[in-house]
Amino acid sequence: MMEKISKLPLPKAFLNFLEANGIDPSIYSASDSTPRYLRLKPGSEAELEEIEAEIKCNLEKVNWLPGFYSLSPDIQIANSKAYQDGKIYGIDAASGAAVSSLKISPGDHVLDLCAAPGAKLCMMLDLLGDSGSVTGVDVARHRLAACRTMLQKYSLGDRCRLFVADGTTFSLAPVRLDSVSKSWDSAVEEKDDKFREWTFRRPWKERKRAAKAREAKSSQLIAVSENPELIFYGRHSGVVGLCTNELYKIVSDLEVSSCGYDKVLVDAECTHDGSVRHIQKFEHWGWRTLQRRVLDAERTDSLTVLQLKLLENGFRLLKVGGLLVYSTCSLTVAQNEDIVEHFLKENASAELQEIDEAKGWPCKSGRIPNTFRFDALTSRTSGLFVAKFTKLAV
Ligand SMILES: C[S@@+](CC[C@H](N)C(=O)[O-])C[C@H]1O[C@@H](n2cnc3c(N)ncnc32)[C@H](O)[C@@H]1O
Repeated sequence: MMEKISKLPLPKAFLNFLEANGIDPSIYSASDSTPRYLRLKPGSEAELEEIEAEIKCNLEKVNWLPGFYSLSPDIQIANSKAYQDGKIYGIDAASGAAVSSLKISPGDHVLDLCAAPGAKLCMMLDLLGDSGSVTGVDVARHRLAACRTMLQKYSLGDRCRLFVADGTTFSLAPVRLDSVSKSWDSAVEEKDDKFREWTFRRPWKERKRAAKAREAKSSQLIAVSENPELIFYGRHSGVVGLCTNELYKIVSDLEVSSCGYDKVLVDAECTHDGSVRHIQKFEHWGWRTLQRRVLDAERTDSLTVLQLKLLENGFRLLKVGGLLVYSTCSLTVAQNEDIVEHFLKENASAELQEIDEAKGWPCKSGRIPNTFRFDALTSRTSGLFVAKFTKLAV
């Protein structure tokens, strides 16, 4: 076994972890041959040859995933004009598969409950087109701020709003313009707390409100969940023109069944053990850090609790008939199939869905039928587990 993974000498403790979780260690030998992937922004197809000439590399079409191309892992795209102009962006093909299984179409209201740094969010906005909205939530402010920068760079933020919030308790429904109260126009005109078009130079009142919220959070007076912090909204995200109490209106579980999100992605925090590139970083960070971040049983236990809570809350915010995708970049059963089983047992209105697109995916089936596992050896992608659910009316 050790010979197979000679390119990345893994410590014994990690090998034991892989064995205990039934993960084939040879996937960690595939790092050199795993390509990088990028997604071409829709509408830029005619410029493909020009982009190839600029980055001095052939882009190979990924036949099983529209809009995706693979390239050699040592090619840098960040300095290219195509990248700087937002025509291409890096996103692993397995991540693309997870997003594509949500079948996002124009008009959908989409929730991304663990959104940062935002590659999947960008793809969602690409697919959404000219109607609907995407709400991105993440508990890490600095990561979500990076996500905001990315949206602006790719000019994808028009229909997006970003909240720093705890995804296990986030409770805001999408803004469906048809459901905003009829008295809205006249009432709103008189109020001075309505959201105007986004600008980084926030009006003084808003900055004061945000600073107060941050202060309260850091002093633990208010739980993050009680006061999601809006750090960005696009012109057509539904926020402009709303008053604070309209934006932060909490809807009941009953209301959510009709006015909740059409699509939800729960790309949950995990041990990242399926990402060979991530594991490689521990060569520099030190294997002790790996012990603390990945192998520590207590950390895994608390992560599985978090994952289940994120999945449950994402599902609570899904409307009846909507679709939810749960994914992690861990390959352990505990963070994937066990979570799915536990969740299905506790939620009578949840049904695991077949993923039609998966027929063409180069991946393995998970332990439960209709769940899927990508890994570097089988799929030539980063590791990812994907399961899709719908909400039944009960
Ligand atoms: C796997 S990453 C998400 C990657 C992202 N979907 C993308 O495509 O770029 C998991 C994210 O979950 C966030 N996270 C952790 N705990 C959270 C919580 N309680 N609520 C919301 N986000 C959380 C982390 O900050 C991290 O950004």
